[in-house]
Amino acid sequence: MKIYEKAPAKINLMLDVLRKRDDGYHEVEMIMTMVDLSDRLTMSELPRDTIIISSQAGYIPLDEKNLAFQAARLIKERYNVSTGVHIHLDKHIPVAAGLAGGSSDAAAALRGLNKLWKLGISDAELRVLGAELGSDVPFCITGGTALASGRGELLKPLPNPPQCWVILAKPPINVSTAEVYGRVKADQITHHPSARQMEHAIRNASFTDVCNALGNVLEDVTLKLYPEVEHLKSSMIRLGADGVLMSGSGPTVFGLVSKEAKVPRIYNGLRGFCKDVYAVRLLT
Ligand SMILES: C[C@@](CO)(OP(=O)(O)O)[C@H](O)COP(=O)(O)OP(=O)(O)OC[C@H]1O[C@@H](n2ccc(N)nc2=O)[C@H](O)[C@@H]1O
Ligand SMILES: Nc1ncnc2c1ncn2[C@@H]1O[C@H](COP(=O)(O)OP(=O)(O)O)[C@@H](O)[C@H]1O
Repeated sequence: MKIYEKAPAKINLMLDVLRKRDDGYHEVEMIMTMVDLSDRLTMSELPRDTIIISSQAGYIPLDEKNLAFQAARLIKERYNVSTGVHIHLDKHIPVAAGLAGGSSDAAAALRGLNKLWKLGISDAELRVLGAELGSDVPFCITGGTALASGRGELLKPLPNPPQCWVILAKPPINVSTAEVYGRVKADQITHHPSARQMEHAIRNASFTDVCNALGNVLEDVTLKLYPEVEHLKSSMIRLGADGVLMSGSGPTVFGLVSKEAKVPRIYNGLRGFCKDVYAVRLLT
């Protein structure tokens, strides 16, 4: 038997850091939504008690460092599954980009293995398991649009934002989430983006208000470390995107665009100096 699961990328429409916690994580408030750029997982049962990961991408770990491997190991241990699985990852989401590619693969593996092994685990239980693998995994279990708090695992579902184009551009650098959080000085943040304002904009289905409410305090850290991210932001604004922000800890920058006619100019303008550019829709 084979199970197929899509693992979409996320963007953070707003991200605020409230304080550093005693466990080393940061208390955050983020509004996240999914975009139509996905990895595809194929899961095939193996008679032997083993986990095999393969991928067409040459640049991700295929051993126990892979988050899909960790998801399979966790579910096997917790639910005493003695058969094995081969997980093939057809990667399309750029890696270490701020788009939660690894987290979404882990979430898709948990969803898929629940079906493959007929375990009957509820979504709420899958989210609890997912939190053991990473802060963004619980959101990736259910997807949609949500306000995340705690370290990212406490989720309040929201309606989807008004449909639009999303231009994603990733400069050729890999950003470490741990390093970015490690450099945040939570008590020195002067401008906090407002989750309330973004929630309000989404509930009112106002594209303009969504663009006005975009904000990410991690930009202060990543833009200082990598000026090319600032350059990408200003290029997207100059090319006509309606709202522009860095996603997560970066370095991917996204631009929201309401009019389809504007998309080719922005896409082609960015492709002139950046190889990794995508024009996608919100996953609504
Ligand atoms: C910044 C965000 C925004 O959505 O995403 P990415 O940029 O990674 O996609 C997330 O908060 C990232 O979530 P995730 O990538 O799952 O992080 P984890 O594996 O749990 O943690 C990696 C490291 O980041 C730091 N970390 C993470 C989450 C958090 N709320 N506070 C932290 O300080 C910790 O140092 C941790 O060791
Ligand atoms: N299935 C996976 N896909 C991508 N990266 C993975 C995967 N499993 C583990 N990783 C590792 O996780 C790290 C973060 O990758 P990713 O989840 O793509 O980034 P981000 O947290 O910025 O969204 C990378 O260093 C990568 O080597």
